[in-house]
Amino acid sequence: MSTPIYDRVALIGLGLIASSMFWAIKRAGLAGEVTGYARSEETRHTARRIGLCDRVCDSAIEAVEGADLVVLCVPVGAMGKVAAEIAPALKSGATVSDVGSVKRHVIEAVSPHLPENVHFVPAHPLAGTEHSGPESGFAELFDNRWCLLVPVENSDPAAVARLRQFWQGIGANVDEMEADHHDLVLAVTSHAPHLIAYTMVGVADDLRRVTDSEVIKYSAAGFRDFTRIAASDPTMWRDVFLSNKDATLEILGRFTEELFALQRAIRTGDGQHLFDYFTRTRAIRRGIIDAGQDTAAPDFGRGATPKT
Ligand SMILES: NC(=O)c1ccc[n+]([C@@H]2O[C@H](COP(=O)([O-])OP(=O)(O)OC[C@H]3O[C@@H](n4cnc5c(N)ncnc54)[C@H](O)[C@@H]3O)[C@@H](O)[C@H]2O)c1
Ligand SMILES: O=C(O)C(=O)C[C@]1(C(=O)O)C=C[C@@H](O)C=C1
Repeated sequence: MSTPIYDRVALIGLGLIASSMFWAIKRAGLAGEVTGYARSEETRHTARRIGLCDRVCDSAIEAVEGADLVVLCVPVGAMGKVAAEIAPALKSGATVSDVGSVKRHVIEAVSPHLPENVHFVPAHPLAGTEHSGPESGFAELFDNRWCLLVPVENSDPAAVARLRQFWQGIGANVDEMEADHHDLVLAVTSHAPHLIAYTMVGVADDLRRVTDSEVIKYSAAGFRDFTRIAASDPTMWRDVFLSNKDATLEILGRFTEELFALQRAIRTGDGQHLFDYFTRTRAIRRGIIDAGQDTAAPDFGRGATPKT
């Protein structure tokens, strides 16, 4: 058990990320008290039933009163509205943070509402699952995963250092990144891949009408991985794409060009192009495993060749 880093932490929005944070905070004793607020009565009821948060409040204002750290854990498109709602009740000197998957949009939506006597330190834990809601969280979600802090202009270094310590206590490795750079990197590593998975599963669903359930019956591992990603929360991902428009469209443009080149190689029988391309991409997968970043999939063993 660590000594508490904040006396009181408020979690606004009680879904996968907030509930995982709560269990990790409790595991490490990082806060004296954790309050929570969810918009729907049903979610608040569930939270109370499963012991999620020390105190579940019926308003966001009540939850943030007296909190030293307030973390906005709602979909990216709702961050501005929630910030406006809690602003009048924030304690002087408190840190306000968030866990949104997009950073520039959140900074622009939240900053104008915050009073000058609070510190805003946006953050993004790079860990999740396809599940959502208050019952989907678990303490280990962030273990050995990255959490990116995205300090804004004038972010207080002491507030940033304290939040870093907090996320490390939760189990994450912490780095700092500039907002636009974050949004471009995540467009490559997370946002575009999700859109591609949604599309692939959509295509298979169209096909299923033709082949009558064979796509499900004989779905191979590759397609199953796509279906896991494509089962992710529709509200969350709608907001991600609408708020990281430019970076996502830039990456999808490049993706389309590469796809056309591969399509052409298949049509013209250019096996060398395909072989070289797949050799390059295999090296990237090995790099991720060697860096210890693949915690979800089975490790084939360093240096071992996966079955071909
Ligand atoms: N799921 C992931 O893989 C993942 C990973 C990292 C970061 N994030 C980010 O974390 C945030 C939360 O995602 P999650 O997966 O926990 O979602 P979730 O759907 O599990 O939970 C979201 C919560 O926010 C509440 N909410 C929705 N709209 C609201 C509104 N207008 N006002 C108040 N509350 C509202 C919901 O009722 C729910 O309690 C998002 O910004 C998302 O981009 C998600
Ligand atoms: O593993 C998953 O289910 C995820 O999609 C998690 C994932 C990701 O793309 O890696 C999704 C969105 C986030 O903002 C961070 C993490």
